[in-house]
Amino acid sequence: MRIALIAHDNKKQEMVHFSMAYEGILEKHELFATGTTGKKVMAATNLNVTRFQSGPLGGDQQIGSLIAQNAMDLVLFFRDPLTPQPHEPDISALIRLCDVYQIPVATNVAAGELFIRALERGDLDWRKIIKEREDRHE
Ligand SMILES: O=C(CO)COP(=O)(O)O
Repeated sequence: MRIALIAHDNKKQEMVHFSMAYEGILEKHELFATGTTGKKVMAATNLNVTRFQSGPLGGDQQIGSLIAQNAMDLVLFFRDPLTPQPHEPDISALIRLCDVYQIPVATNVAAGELFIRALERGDLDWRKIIKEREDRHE
């Protein structure tokens, strides 16, 4: 599965701890991240992460573009709801695209933990089935 990791500055520590705690699960998947989040996750773990631009410089939009191409299966986006972000439109657009394409998106660490355990259990395997079906009909 292709997983996007994104965290606002006040949530980066949570993302780092999350990625350390679930490294054993995350390492089995293909990981993507916005610039600074990816850098911090890679510094704290042995995970390999494909990094995009930092969020305010377009990283959210780059991940949104992958969602629109059906190239992202899960988004873990630990948002800071208490700090205004200069790129708020990009953030809304990314979450909107998750809803358009029915991509599971966790906006806080508690939901992230549920999703990662569900992923490990195979609860998101329906994404593979849909992808295979779409590939056959292309
Ligand atoms: O701003 C972000 C998401 O909206 C995150 O970007 P960084 O990971 O580059 O800090």
